[in-house]
Amino acid sequence: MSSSTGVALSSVSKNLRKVFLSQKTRKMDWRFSQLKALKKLISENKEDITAAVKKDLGKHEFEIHQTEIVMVQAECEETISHLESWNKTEKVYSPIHFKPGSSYILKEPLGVVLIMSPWNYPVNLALVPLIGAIAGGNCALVKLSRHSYNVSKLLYELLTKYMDPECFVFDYEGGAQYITELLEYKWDHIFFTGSVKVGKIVYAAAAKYLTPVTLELGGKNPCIVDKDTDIKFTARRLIWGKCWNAGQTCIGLDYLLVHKSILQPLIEEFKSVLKEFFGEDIKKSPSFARIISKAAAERLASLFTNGKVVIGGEADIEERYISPTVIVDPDLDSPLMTEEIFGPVLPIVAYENIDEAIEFIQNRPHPLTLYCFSRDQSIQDKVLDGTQSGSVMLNDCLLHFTNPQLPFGGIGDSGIGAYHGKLTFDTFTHRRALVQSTTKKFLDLPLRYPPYTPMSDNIASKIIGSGW
Ligand SMILES: NC(=O)C1=CN([C@@H]2O[C@H](COP(=O)(O)OP(=O)(O)OC[C@H]3O[C@@H](n4cnc5c(N)ncnc54)[C@H](OP(=O)(O)O)[C@@H]3O)[C@@H](O)[C@H]2O)C=CC1
Ligand SMILES: CCCCCC(=O)O
Repeated sequence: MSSSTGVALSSVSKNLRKVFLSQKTRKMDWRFSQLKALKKLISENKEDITAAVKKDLGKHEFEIHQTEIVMVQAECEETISHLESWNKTEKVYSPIHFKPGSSYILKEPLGVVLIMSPWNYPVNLALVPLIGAIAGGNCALVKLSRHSYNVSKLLYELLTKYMDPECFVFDYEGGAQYITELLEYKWDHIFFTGSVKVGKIVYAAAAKYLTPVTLELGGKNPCIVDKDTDIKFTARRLIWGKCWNAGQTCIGLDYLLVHKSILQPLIEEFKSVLKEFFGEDIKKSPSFARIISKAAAERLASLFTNGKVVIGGEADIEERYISPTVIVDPDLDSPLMTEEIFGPVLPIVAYENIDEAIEFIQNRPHPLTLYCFSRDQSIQDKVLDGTQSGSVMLNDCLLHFTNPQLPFGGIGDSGIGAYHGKLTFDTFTHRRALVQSTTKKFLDLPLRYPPYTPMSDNIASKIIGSGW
């Protein structure tokens, strides 16, 4: 099986390793040249990138610019401005038995890495990990999702044109079979963004070579809506969060746990917010995206029967349109409540007291993100203390993704590792301990060598144990 480069994978892997061993990618000049090339790629092709995302996902330019252009440029600029300091060798304290030797932490490339990206934010989720791979001084093979075909084909053409062809290989056509073959090779890190199901396949394959992985996975993100909340304020944020990219967001809110006393008022408020955001006919609104494929649209439409539809429930499979749909009394054993929804369908489970809601969450896999809308500090504390998630947001949705100071990643089933900002550089860097020992003979203490005596053991214990 050959990649889009038309070269058999076995030689692709060998060529990349050969280039890495030439030490070309270790050089800071090379890293900066590639980061600047990536920055140029985006700034010179904004319109084409926007048009391609629009073709694949039908979303508004506003959404495209924020997540696929602005955020990637920001990550690139942040890396360029901080790379020298991030990559700087750190001198650390050396205990007395090292003196006058010294101890350091070197920042070193991992080698040849594999990046696999999904279709829902096809530019951001491919290029941000690539920024980290470059910053760390690595060669990389980047497998772009074939489902976001227009974006992936364009990115393949642009990356092939702008980036160093010796150090990178890009593919946009391969599917499951191609990835299966990719996973047969040894990589020095695998950065996978995708479903839990495929994440487990990647993890199992990585174990063969003990390859470190970053698994940016998905899952069912709960959102608690407590009775102590401003219903209008909360409804706007929930509908915004659920409808962004038509719900095709791994940190998107998957289902609501709503205090029963506010269930009806909240549903009524949802109706007026949907009209405010998208007008009378949502399907005609340029602000509401389309589903990535007809198959995905059919899967989402099949969820309508998993409970009582109180808002929406419309589908136009040919147009890949699924209306924002709210479902109450969902069947807890149905796909709606057991599989990641990844679309604009919002089931609501009503609860009477917060402990019920917390237990509901505790009985399910750890989510990538957890949301809680409440103005009651004691409720917030109970939720934070009683649950585990990759990240948690109180009284808002999604925006934690836009802060490069925050680790972005899962826990348990929702993923392994985290990135953004310096963490993206750290993900693709090995922190290598270096000790430079003295060769001065008079400091070569005899007590460290056999034959050992109780006295040498006693003195050594005092020195090592002192941490001086
Ligand atoms: N944590 C995060 O940052 C994010 C997580 N996600 C998650 O990604 C998923 C949606 O993205 P999607 O691309 O559909 O994810 P998938 O995991 O379904 O697919 C990812 C890649 O794996 C390939 N694949 C599918 N089956 C196999 C297999 N058996 N062996 C090897 N490779 C396989 C797919 O190929 P093919 O193209 O042939 O299907 C695709 O290229 C959601 O679960 C979402 O939560 C999405 C965005 C961000
Ligand atoms: C808001 C942008 C989020 C991108 C990653 C995800 O799919 O959750």
